[in-house]
Amino acid sequence: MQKVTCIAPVNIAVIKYWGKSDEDLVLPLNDSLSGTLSTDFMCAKTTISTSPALEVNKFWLNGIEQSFENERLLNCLKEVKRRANQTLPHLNWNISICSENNFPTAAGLASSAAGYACLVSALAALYEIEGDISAIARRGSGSACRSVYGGWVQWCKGASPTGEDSIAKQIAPASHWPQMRVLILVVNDERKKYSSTSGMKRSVETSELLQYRATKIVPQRIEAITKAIINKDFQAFAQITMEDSNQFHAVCLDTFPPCVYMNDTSHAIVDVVHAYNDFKKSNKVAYTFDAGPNACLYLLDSEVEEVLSVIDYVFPPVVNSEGYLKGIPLSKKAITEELKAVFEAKRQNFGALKYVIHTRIGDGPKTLTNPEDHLVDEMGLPKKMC
Ligand SMILES: Nc1ncnc2c1ncn2[C@@H]1O[C@H](COP(=O)(O)OP(=O)(O)OP(=O)(O)O)[C@@H](O)[C@H]1O
Ligand SMILES: C[C@@](O)(CCOP(=O)(O)OP(=O)(O)O)CC(=O)O
Repeated sequence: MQKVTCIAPVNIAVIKYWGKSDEDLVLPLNDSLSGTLSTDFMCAKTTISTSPALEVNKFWLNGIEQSFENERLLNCLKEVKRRANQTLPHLNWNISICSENNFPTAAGLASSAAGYACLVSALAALYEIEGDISAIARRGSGSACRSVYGGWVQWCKGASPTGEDSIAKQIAPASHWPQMRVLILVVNDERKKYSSTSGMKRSVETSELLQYRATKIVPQRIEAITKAIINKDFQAFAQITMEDSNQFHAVCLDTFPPCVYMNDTSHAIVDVVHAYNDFKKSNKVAYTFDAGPNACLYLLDSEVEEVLSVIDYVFPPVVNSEGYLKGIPLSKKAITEELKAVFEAKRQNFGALKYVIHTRIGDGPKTLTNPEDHLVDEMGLPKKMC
């Protein structure tokens, strides 16, 4: 039996992908750009095993068996095999895929991005394919193509009808802006009501604003935010990030019937970030929201303790809640009297935030070589099953 295990990161877009020009090939209407988050705290992990003795293909996600008849998964498998050396002895053996996310799945926290980047990385290692694999990961989930690289990554929409040039490229490595930090404010970690896939399909069908955004707004924004990242200009980076998140959710509301992803707590977070930046007289923190109520805050390490003191004050955690602050350890700082006065009227009920993940920009997928890391046993069955 041959086994390969990989881990892959989540990415959070600062210029959002929303809308396809081709559903099957997963071709986007516009370029997008994201930061890849460290795998130290959030990642997908996938083991693929193969043996001539496996009678059927199998797929487990988070310990639960899934149907293998999943078009996106089959497209990824077909593409990897097409690029493999056709004389590989194990090319036609059945496979067992076992994957786990160490963060909530399908809750708007980019699990499909990490999941498909991980699947394709493991398949590429198993079938020894070389070169760019982002176009293959894209067939699993569009945003997954950006998780194939670390640091700051642009997904270029491409021009070819075959999708061969719709690929991701790294614009700067994680080491380029080491001060950058990310706070994920988890408002709700349950499965979301409607997927990004169906939401964006409806936007393409009904939103005129989406067409305007894709053709008239995004190209300049990609250029401007790339410049801001290269120059480590947080002021401009934050401005564009917030504007793009707001425009993406405006498109969601312009969709008919509308896709409502943000909730009252999300809007309260937006309000707190603007009040903080106003108080500081410059952009010190930027929010961005994907297809769910959870916020992702980009900020520099010098601001983290103070911003967290404000977050804790406005959204008080349930007392003694264990594991509330996950990720990079922090010594909590009490809010200053001056900030208390600014935020007193904005205070929310206890428990509006479930937990916070403190993380940073990180590298792309990795292959793990320690046999202990494999998620399956000698029979190709998950070591952990639900
Ligand atoms: N580790 C994984 N391996 C393979 N597939 C996965 C994995 N994790 C998630 N997926 C697939 O992605 C689906 C969830 O995608 P969905 O877009 O609904 O949520 P999300 O990625 O968490 O949110 P968003 O893309 O809006 O940030 C799962 O139902 C599953 O099909
Ligand atoms: C809001 C987003 O997170 C949308 C992600 O959409 P998906 O990549 O999950 O959609 P599919 O290609 O249909 O699988 C924005 C982004 O990540 O750019």
